[in-house]
Amino acid sequence: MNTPALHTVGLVKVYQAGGGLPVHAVRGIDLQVARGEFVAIMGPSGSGKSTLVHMLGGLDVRTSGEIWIDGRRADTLNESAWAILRRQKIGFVFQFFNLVDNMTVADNVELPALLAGASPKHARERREYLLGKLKLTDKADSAPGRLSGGEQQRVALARALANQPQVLLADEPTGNLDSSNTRDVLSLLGEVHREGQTIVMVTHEARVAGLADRVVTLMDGQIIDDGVIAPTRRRKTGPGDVVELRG
Ligand SMILES: Nc1ncnc2c1ncn2[C@@H]1O[C@H](COP(=O)(O)OP(=O)(O)OP(=O)(O)O)[C@@H](O)[C@H]1O
Repeated sequence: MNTPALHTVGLVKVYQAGGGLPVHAVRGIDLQVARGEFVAIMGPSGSGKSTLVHMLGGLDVRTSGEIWIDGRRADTLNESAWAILRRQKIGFVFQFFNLVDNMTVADNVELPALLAGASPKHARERREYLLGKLKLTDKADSAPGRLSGGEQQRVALARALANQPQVLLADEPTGNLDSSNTRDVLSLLGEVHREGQTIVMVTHEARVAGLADRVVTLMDGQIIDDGVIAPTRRRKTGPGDVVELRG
């Protein structure tokens, strides 16, 4: 039997903010993501998309339900065990990049691979490949704080992919990017996906979701639609390999 890259059973998140009414952000989500699958998470603002992916990465603690990563129960782990699991199996791209500013771009990208046990040679080659794909080679020796927001976002993507994680979790990875940067990011996501990378990506844009194998739509913290995109509904638009829904 093929173990899914990740799955959840009855996942629930209730925020209880300062004496106010509880917010039921995620209400019982059963989600299974196969190895190598690219799943886009869509839905209106406030539907629970970010809360869901934060829980999948252990950045937010679930209220109830189960999270399994690569066949291993994760929701019961303590913080340090989550940190190890993340280092070994999960890559993140979120809107707040959390790059380390007293390290160069190159070191920011190499570090996760080194921490995950890659040889220095492999970590360097992977970094060169990723920075090259994202047109950041000439920024390798810069401090992240000297880069534009879009450049920092691309460095964050390179860092998330550095250790070839079991699962890449991305929350609006193209949210702040102009069209040219978006094309580079989508092109790289398409490429690593073709090489077998599992991706779970929150996005508002149908054009971005069009890259995925499957679109899961949330509404009020629940899955209201879960559909595989037929290959005929995908279209190549050019050398960037950006794929769009036809409408
Ligand atoms: N830390 C928090 N404390 C209290 N409520 C929260 C917290 N984080 C999120 N929420 C609430 O949980 C619900 C789901 O929020 P979430 O950010 O997951 O939605 P989203 O679908 O990602 O929205 P968007 O597309 O606007 O980013 C919203 O009602 C939100 O206000």
